Amino acid sequence: MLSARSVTVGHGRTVLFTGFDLDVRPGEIVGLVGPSGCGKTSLARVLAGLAEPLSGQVLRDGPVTMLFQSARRAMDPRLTLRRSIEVCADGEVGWESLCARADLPISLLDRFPRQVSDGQLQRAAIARALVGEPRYLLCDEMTASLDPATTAAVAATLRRAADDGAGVLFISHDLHLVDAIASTRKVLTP
Ligand SMILES: Nc1ncnc2c1ncn2[C@@H]1O[C@H](COP(=O)(O)OP(=O)(O)OP(=O)(O)O)[C@@H](O)[C@H]1O
Repeated sequence: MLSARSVTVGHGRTVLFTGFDLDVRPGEIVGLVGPSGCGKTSLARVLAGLAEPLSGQVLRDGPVTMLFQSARRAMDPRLTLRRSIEVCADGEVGWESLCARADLPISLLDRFPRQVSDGQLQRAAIARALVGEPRYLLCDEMTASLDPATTAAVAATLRRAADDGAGVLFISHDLHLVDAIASTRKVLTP
C-alpha cells in the first residue's frame, strides 16, 4: 500500500495542509481533488519521495512513478519516443505488449516528441512510466490539456494499469472524470 499518515506538507515556513491521511492500494484508482493551490502537486511529490513532509509518515511498498500534465515538458525533445522509453527499462522491452498497454501506436516509436500530438506524447509518457513496472502511478492533472476523446483513452489506459495491479492516484479538477474512473475520491482542503 502507498499511505500518507497524518502528513503535513508545506514549503519553508508556509504550511499548505496538516494531518492528511491517504491510502492507495494496488489495483485501485483513488481520485484526489481540491482547490487550485491547496497542495495536490506538493502532496504527490511527497508521496513519490521527491520531497519530505513537514511531519507525518509516508509508507511505500514498491516503486512510485509520477505522470504530469505536460508530457512535452517531461519527455526529452532530443530523444525518439523509443529511446526515452528504453532508458527507463531494466532490460529488453516487449514493445508490442507495452504499446498495447499504453495505447501507443508502435508506428510512432521512432518519432521525436515534436513529431507527435500532445495526446500521443502523453501515451508515450505512460508507456515510459509502465516500462519501469511501478507499483504506484501518481497522475497529476495529466488529462488537463487533452480533448475529450484522448482523455477517455488515457482514462481507459489507467483503468487497465490498475486492473494489471498498479495503484493509481488520479489528481484532477474534473470531478466527473474522477468519479468515472476512481473508486474513492479524497478531497484536499487547505
Ligand atoms: N517548491 C516550492 N517552493 C515554494 N512554494 C511552492 C513550491 N511548490 C509549490 N509551491 C506553492 O505551494 C502552493 C501549492 O502548490 P501546488 O502546486 O502543490 O498546488 P495544487 O493544489 O497542485 O495546485 P493546482 O491545482 O493549481 O495545480 C502554491 O501556493 C505554490 O505556489
